[in-house]
Amino acid sequence: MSAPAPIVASEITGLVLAGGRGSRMGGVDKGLQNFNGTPLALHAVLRLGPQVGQVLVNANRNLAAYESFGVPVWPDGLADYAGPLAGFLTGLERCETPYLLTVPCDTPLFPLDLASRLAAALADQQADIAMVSAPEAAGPPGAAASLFPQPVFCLLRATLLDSLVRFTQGGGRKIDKWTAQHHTVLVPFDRPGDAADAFFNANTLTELHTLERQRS
Ligand SMILES: Nc1nc2c(ncn2[C@@H]2O[C@H](COP(=O)(O)OP(=O)(O)OP(=O)(O)O)[C@@H](O)[C@H]2O)c(=O)[nH]1
Ligand SMILES: [Mg+2]
Repeated sequence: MSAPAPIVASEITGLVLAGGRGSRMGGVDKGLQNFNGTPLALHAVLRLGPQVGQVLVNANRNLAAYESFGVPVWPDGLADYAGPLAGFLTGLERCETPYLLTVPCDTPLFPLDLASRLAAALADQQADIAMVSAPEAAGPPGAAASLFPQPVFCLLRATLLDSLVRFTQGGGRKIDKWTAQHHTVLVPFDRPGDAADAFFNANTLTELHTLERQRS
């Protein structure tokens, strides 16, 4: 059998998920909160840009503020903050390339080789979905950190749109329940040289300021 064709950056649309309620931040629009002086969602746009062919933002409030980043902005079609899977659906509906890469707006240190490593795994395994698996919090020094799936970091084949329409129309809201219906490969991000805090996310303003102090 011939080797699977590699996936190139221009075939991937990057989607920044910024459509949540931000309730643990007191209901603020999380993607517009500053991290070292730049809005979190803009960090994500700038980090994704070089890795993909084009970037979209998914947001449900303050759309003009997101539009000022210079990329297309799409709100959820599903009502009432149905969760990140509603953002996946919006992204797949708007995606004009064969692959969609989702990232949340609240994880400003995600790897610069995120797309290439997920794409290599997806192509190698001929999978439908490649999902990040990474340490969630710093453990004791020297200890091997456990890896956990990071379901909002997913590379998806755009042909999954029909499946996600059916799943969400049936009331499905959990990312892992949907991805379990498809050939999903978990991609570990714990190589030597991988930053241990690359997937730290900020759910509260305290977490955001702590992350900021670590990396200012
Ligand atoms: N499109 C869309 N994205 C969402 C929705 N809910 C959460 N997200 C996004 O999914 C990612 C992970 O969600 P959370 O960390 O729970 O963020 P959040 O829901 O804004 O915050 P909380 O209200 O505190 O849970 C973030 O990037 C959110 O913007 C939603 O209803 N629609
Ligand atoms: Mg939430």
